[in-house]
Amino acid sequence: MSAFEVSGLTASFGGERVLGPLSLSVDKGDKVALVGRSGAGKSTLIRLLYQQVGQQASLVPQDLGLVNALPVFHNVFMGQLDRHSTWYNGWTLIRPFAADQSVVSQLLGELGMAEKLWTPTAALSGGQRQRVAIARAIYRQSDLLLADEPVSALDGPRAHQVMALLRDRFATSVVAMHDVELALAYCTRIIGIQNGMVALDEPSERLVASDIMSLY
Ligand SMILES: Nc1ncnc2c1ncn2[C@@H]1O[C@H](COP(=O)(O)OP(=O)(O)OP(=O)(O)O)[C@@H](O)[C@H]1O
Repeated sequence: MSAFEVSGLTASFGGERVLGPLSLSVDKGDKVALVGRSGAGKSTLIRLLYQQVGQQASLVPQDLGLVNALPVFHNVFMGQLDRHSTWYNGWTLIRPFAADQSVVSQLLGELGMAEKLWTPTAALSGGQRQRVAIARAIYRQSDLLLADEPVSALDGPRAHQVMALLRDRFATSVVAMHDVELALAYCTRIIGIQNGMVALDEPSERLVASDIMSLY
């Protein structure tokens, strides 16, 4: 069953085509890794896909999109802002409800940073900030994850742990990533992007790292 289908996607900057025309059909249960060299068009594709599927998805953008002045709790809570009334969100800004604190705290615990619940996001390291954006995406509880380099700032063991968590928490995902070994280990389908076009689209089980390295 299809999770989403797009066709004729294109993107240009300054009159220069950087993506497409590109068509993509993603089935429910697909865990897609977008791979390819820097500048190939992966981030542009993730952005366009998010525009197409919209609120249905959880997004981890490359720039993370965090509000630095707010504590970690509030940044994670933003994953569900559109599920609550304005008064509930306003009240949460000042005095968060215990039930929400408990859920966010548990999620942060799974990401190894429960003690940072009330730390201003500006005071976190790059890898911690990345995990806050991941927590926000998981907290959203959607079926589809769109993520752009979500583990690029994490050390090896933590990157494996987070990739396993994302695999288990989202039915379907499209994740841009540079680490080919992680892509093969945690994704079921590898899509290689070259010059804004699909140059490879294969199940992970049919590929080894050297097949993908030809894209670089
Ligand atoms: N805002 C922008 N203005 C002009 N050109 C852009 C802009 N954003 C992206 N591009 C260009 O579009 C192309 C694709 O960029 P994109 O960020 O999608 O690549 P990428 O595969 O995600 O790279 P990376 O792995 O380095 O993040 C590049 O040539 C880039 O220079």
